[in-house]
Amino acid sequence: MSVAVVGGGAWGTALAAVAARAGHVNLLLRDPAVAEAINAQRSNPAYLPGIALPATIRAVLDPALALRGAEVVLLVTPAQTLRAVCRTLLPALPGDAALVLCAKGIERDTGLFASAVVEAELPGRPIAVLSGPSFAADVAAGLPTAVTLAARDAALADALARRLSGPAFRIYAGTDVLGVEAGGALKNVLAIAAGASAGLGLGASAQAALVTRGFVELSRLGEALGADPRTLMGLSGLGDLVLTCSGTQSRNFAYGLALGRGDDVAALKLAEGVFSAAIAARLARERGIEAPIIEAVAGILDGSLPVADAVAALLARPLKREFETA
Ligand SMILES: NC(=O)C1=CN([C@@H]2O[C@H](COP(=O)(O)OP(=O)(O)OC[C@H]3O[C@@H](n4cnc5c(N)ncnc54)[C@H](O)[C@@H]3O)[C@@H](O)[C@H]2O)C=CC1
Ligand SMILES: O=C(CO)COP(=O)(O)O
Repeated sequence: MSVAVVGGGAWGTALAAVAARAGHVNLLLRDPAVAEAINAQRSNPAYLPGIALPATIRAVLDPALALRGAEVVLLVTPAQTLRAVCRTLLPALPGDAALVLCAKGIERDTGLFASAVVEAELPGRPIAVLSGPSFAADVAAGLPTAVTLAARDAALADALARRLSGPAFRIYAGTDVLGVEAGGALKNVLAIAAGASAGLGLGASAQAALVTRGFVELSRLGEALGADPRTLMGLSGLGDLVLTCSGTQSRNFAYGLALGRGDDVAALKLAEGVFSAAIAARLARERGIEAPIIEAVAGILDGSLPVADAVAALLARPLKREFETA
C-alpha cells in the first residue's frame, strides 16, 4: 500500500520515517524550509532535531503531488486543524484512500473526536485512528514502541497495522475507534495536571494519586462516550497516560509544569490538552460524570482557578469510597 503523510511536524515526520522503511512515502507539509531540509539533508531540524531520516521520504508542498496514487493517508496535523485540512485535501484525495487519523484531541467547538470530524467532512471514506504511548523522537530513533490502531472494519485495521508497523514500532489492531480517540485526547488534559503538580513541588506521591484518579476520570468519561473499558485500560488509554504524565519529554506535562511554576507558557510547543480541556470538562458535565481533575485543568487554563486553589479544591473534596461495590 502506498502511503502519504499529511503534516511534517514531529509526529508526522516520525510516522513517515517508519512507513518509509517499507517503500516510498510522500510527506505533505507547508513550510518550504522544512521540505528543503528533509529532501536535501534527510533531517527535520525544526521538529525532530538530530534524527537521520530515510531517503525514501519525499517532502512535498503540493497536495495533488503528495496524494497522487496514495492508498493510505495519515493525517497528522493538530486536532483543531483537522476539519480545515480535510477541506484542503478533498480535491486531491484518491476516492478509496484509507485515512489514518493520528492527532490526539477533541474539536473544541463541537466536542467531536477526529473520526467524527473526518466523517462529516469526507463522508464514506475508510477511516482508522492511531494512538498510544509513543514520543515522536523515540519512534523516529527506532526505539521500541507499541500503539493501537482501530477501524470499525477489522480487516482494514489488520491490514493497516501490518503496513504501518516497523521492526520496533508495533501496532496492535482493534475496532474500538472511539475508545482509542478518547484515551488519546483525555490523557493530554491529565498530563497537564501531572505537570502542574510537579511544578508546584507536590511530590511523587501526589503525582501517583493524580495519575490514578485521572485514570478513573478518563475511564468514566470514556465509557460514558461509548468506549470499551478494555481499550481504555490499553495502550491508548492507561499506557499513554502513564507515558505522558512521566516527565518533560511530554509537551503537555511541560506545559503543566510551567503553569505550576508560574512560568510563561507562550513560547511552549504544541500541547493538545490546552485545547481539549474545556470541551472535555463540558462533555463530562453534560453526562453527569464527576471529573474534578479535568475540571481543575479547564479552570486553570481559562484563568478562573489559580493553580494553588485547584490543589486546595481537590484536597477539600468530601471523602468517599474509592469505588462502589455491587
Ligand atoms: N509529537 C509526538 O510525540 C506525538 C504527537 N501526537 C499527536 O500528533 C498531532 C501533531 O503533533 P506534532 O506533529 O507533534 O505537532 P508539531 O507541532 O510538531 O507539528 C504540527 C505540524 O502541523 C502543521 N500544521 C499546523 N497547523 C496546520 C494547518 N492548519 N494546516 C496544515 N498543517 C498544519 C505544522 O506546520 C506542523 O508541521 C497532535 O495531535 C499530537 O497530539 C501523537 C503522538 C505522538
Ligand atoms: O502523545 C504523545 C505521546 O504518546 C506525545 O505527548 P505530548 O503531546 O504531551 O508531547
